[in-house]
Amino acid sequence: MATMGQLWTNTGSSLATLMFIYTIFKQFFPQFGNHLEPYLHRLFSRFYPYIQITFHEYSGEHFKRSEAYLGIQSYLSKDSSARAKKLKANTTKGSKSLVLSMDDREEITDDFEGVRVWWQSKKEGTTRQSFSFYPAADEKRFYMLRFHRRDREVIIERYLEYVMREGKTIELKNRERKLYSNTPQQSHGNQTKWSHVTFEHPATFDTLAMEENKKEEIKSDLIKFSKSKDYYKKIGKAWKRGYLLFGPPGTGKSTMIAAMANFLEYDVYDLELTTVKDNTHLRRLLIETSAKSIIVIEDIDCSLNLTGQRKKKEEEEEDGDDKKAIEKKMMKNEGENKESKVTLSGLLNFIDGLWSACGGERIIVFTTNFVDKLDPALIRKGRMDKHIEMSYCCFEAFKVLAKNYLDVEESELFEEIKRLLEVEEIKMTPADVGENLLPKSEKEGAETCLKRLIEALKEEKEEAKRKVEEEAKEKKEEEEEKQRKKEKRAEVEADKEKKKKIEENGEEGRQV
Ligand SMILES: Nc1ncnc2c1ncn2[C@@H]1O[C@H](COP(=O)(O)OP(=O)(O)OP(=O)(O)O)[C@@H](O)[C@H]1O
Ligand SMILES: [Mg+2]
Repeated sequence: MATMGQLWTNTGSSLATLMFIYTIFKQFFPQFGNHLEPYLHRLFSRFYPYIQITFHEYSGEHFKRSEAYLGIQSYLSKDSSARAKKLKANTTKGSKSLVLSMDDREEITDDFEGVRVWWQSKKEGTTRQSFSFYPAADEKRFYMLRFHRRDREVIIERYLEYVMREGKTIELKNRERKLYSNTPQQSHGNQTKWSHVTFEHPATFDTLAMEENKKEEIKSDLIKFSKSKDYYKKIGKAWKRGYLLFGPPGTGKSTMIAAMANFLEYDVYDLELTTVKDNTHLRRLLIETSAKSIIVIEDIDCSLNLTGQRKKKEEEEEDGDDKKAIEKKMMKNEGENKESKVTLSGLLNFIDGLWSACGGERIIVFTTNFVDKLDPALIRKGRMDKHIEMSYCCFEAFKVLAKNYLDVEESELFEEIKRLLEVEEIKMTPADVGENLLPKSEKEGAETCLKRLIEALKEEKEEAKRKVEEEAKEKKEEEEEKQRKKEKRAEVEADKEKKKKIEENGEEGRQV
């Protein structure tokens, strides 16, 4: 027995035939045609209770494929591979894998809130008989959605929005992610524009050497953020979050950014502030970034002189090492820096001015080696919501590296390494630990690498000891020098006093 759906389909096709005959009839007897038309339409809609919507591949805008068509294609790819009998595989621009969709004239059903709909992939077009390997240029593809007219409200108000949203999510998951950087362009008066390459950094939270609970905390913070669109709307905040990563060089700040991008499947915009001309231009770059992205400003302490007056005041108090390192990095940037007129307030506006809300779902990350040198306004909570310290390698972090680099989870040499890191408190960056663990030839086994690390840690200890001694010696010499100067000043003062007294005495003698 025919199902209800089939019955309606048959009725529909009979009516379609009737319409076809009527069209021919109208051509020969136009005077009757105009009178009959309203009646035929009424008859057609009474016996055929289905509504159809078509979604064309090209909607006429500059030969651009329609967003709706692509969204539906992605949405249907989820189920059609399981349900349709004939499939076709496509590579879409910017997509990292094949997109499977149902072939022309295939039909699948979909259920939503207890309502059934029919999707059909169709092709309209060429009657050319010529043989060609390529699809004819005048071929038009479209999807046709059919549903009962009693379900109109559900479909128009909720189902279509659902399809678009799901389609977009699948598209985003399937897309090739990008790493953007702002480079000056000769053709635009040396203004910087985003240019991109495919983002292929392999770092993940699994490969990141860090304490497990710290990693979990960051991961759940990121998940919470990415799912909080409605929450941010409710509390009236732009949907973005700031992270400040700070710590010595080689502790994994840049690696952490790559892991975050891979975890959330976001694009990365690496913003080089020194090549941005002014605040207006900075704002333009911000507007051009897309949602689901991480905007990164590395080494914020030396990107621009954002530390402002605070720096001058504290200049004398800065301890030698930090000062020298900053100066070195500043000097490196000096050449490019001359051009930039980006100010601290411009940057603050970039982070949370009115424009920063456009697009939404963005993470802004600053990295720095010297967190104390930054203006507190720049990193206050609300701007840089989460501060993450990346520090020297602890034993837990070492174990992650040993597993990644050497596939070793247990070894008797671990005890010694644990003692050196935890009891002796030897400071070595994960970058240095990794370098020692990396096999340098085919012959080197895990044990050799672990022993090399132990040696390096011991050397580091000696080095640190020497450094402390040297510093103590320097300090002592400085103190002695200060003392000598003080004594000399006192001597000079005493001499002056003595001379003054003699002169006064001589004066008195003459008067007497
Ligand atoms: N926590 C870590 N986990 C795994 N690998 C790390 C870690 N830290 C450093 N590394 C390794 O060391 C290299 C340098 O690290 P990275 O560039 O992330 O350091 P950084 O903190 O950004 O340094 P800088 O302050 O100089 O920019 C990386 O290529 C990575 O292989
Ligand atoms: Mg870095």
